[in-house]
Amino acid sequence: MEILEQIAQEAEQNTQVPAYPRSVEKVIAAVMSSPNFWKIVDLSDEPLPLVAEILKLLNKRDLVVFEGNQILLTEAGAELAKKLGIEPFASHRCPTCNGRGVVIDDSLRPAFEKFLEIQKNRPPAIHQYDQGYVTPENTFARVALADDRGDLRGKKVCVLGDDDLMSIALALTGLPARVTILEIDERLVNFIKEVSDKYGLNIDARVHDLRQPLPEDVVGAYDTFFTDPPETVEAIKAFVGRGVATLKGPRCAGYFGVTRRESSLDKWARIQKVLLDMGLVITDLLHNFNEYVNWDYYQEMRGWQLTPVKEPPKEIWYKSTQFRVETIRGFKGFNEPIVGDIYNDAESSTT
Ligand SMILES: NCCCCN(CCCN)CCCN
Repeated sequence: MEILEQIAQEAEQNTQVPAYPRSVEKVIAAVMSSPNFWKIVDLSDEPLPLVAEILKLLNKRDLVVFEGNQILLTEAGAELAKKLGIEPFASHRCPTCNGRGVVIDDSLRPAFEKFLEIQKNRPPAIHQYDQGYVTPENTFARVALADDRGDLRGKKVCVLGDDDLMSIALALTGLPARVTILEIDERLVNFIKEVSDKYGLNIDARVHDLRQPLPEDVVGAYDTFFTDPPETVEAIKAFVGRGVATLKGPRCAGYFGVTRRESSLDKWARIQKVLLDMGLVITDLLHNFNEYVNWDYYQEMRGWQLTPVKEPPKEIWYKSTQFRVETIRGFKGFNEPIVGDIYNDAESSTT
């Protein structure tokens, strides 16, 4: 059997993560592009547990070697790549918008500058809630995207989970008529309330565990929602399903991130089916739109145990695709209690 297929099968057996010859091919191309484990995960766009396992299997076959913290192809590895026509990655990403399709232009800049100041005192991301916030510029790019699609001006907006401080960014622009945030972490709710009082932002901030049904007055009352769920199908139901339950009716919008770092394409297929079954249409999918600041609990996360070399992440490696969805006739949200673990599955690695 062809070696890529062989390695893919063995990797899938050892990790329970769906693996394909292309998964192995992309890891080899990533090693040809960078010796850094986190960059290799970023470029591979495969779940971290699978990338770590493929690297170990390539090492066992003497195709890759671990020299200190570097991951390098061996002579045999380079020969195999040549034989199979595998080449390093090439990028043509737009340097102006960083592939997001929107920019923080003059109309948003004053609010953005204020946000940059305010977020300096934000509570640090904690492991308990799988937190990991995106860069301040990224938070504002999400605002720009939603305004570009006509989803903010004069609208009622609900944010479900807000370590990204979307509620503050949205309120600083003055564009939405109302901003409500539901967040389990009291540190964040208190911080957002303090900022809201200090800057007169009138943010409706509430402590709420999204595994519980929404507060009555939030159901069916909003035009647009934002959320950034943990990467299990259950969490998508809990966060996105609840977000849909906040919407007033058809043709309302929702925004959330789905990553490749903790989700295989097989899981993406399940997630997208859940979305369609809720009566949503996926109107936008912006690859690597979201870039997450490295969190300091990385040594506690499962992924750290799996890495073949122990070097702390420096550059941003964890990214996600920004989804925009819109409701059509017959849509239905999810507002039942959620029991069980919404943070972990075979592919998750930063929980
Ligand atoms: N555990 C660290 C990374 C978590 C990222 N997740 C939550 C992000 C909250 N801002 C999920 C990202 C994609 N859904």
